[in-house]
Amino acid sequence: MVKVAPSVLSANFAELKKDLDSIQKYGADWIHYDVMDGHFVPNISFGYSILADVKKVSDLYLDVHLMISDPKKYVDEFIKAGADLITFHIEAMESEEKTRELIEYIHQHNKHVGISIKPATPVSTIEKYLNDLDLVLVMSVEPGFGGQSFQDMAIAKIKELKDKRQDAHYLIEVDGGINDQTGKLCKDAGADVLVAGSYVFNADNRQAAIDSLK
Ligand SMILES: O=C(CO)[C@@H](O)[C@H](O)COP(=O)(O)O
Repeated sequence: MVKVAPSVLSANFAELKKDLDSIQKYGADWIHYDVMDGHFVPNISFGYSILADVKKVSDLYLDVHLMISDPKKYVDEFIKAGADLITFHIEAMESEEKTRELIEYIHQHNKHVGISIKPATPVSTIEKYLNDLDLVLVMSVEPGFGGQSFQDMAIAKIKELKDKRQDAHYLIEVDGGINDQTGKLCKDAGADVLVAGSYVFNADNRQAAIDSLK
């Protein structure tokens, strides 16, 4: 069954524990934690100290999405804060050597590692790393903000990643504009993890929203 990872970007930070408890109670599988630096993306969110607080109050798997220009610089802090999975953007990396070093570094610390691609970045850009990844994150909106509309081109990328998986073990995650309808398209195409921010946190009935994604 598909995993549902609500993005806490859409949570109410004044009531964060309450929001985290509610999504866990209603069957969310992971917490998707969007880190934005105001440089790689035109928005600022939250960093590793809040992640450490989240870790103290939730048992859910912590799926950290780094939308930052220099992921290597801060990766130790996110490892220490309790991330289970660290996903960085291929567009933030300056060379294949540095990308391979970062993948290896995260694995050496017994954390899962993912690479994310923006809407305009083709799957071919990350093909050489696929066998070493635990997850590929397909962005179905331009990273930076919640509440945007799903871009259909993500479907072809999900299918391509599914076709290429063969002996590799990576999960396919999709993020941006996910609701019951777009989520179904992604599941049918082969997505393993659906990230949903506004659809879950702004729902009058969060249980129904999570159920509808599954
Ligand atoms: O990474 C991002 C945005 O950059 C996402 O995780 C959004 O937070 C998803 O929000 P919705 O599109 O589901 O509202």
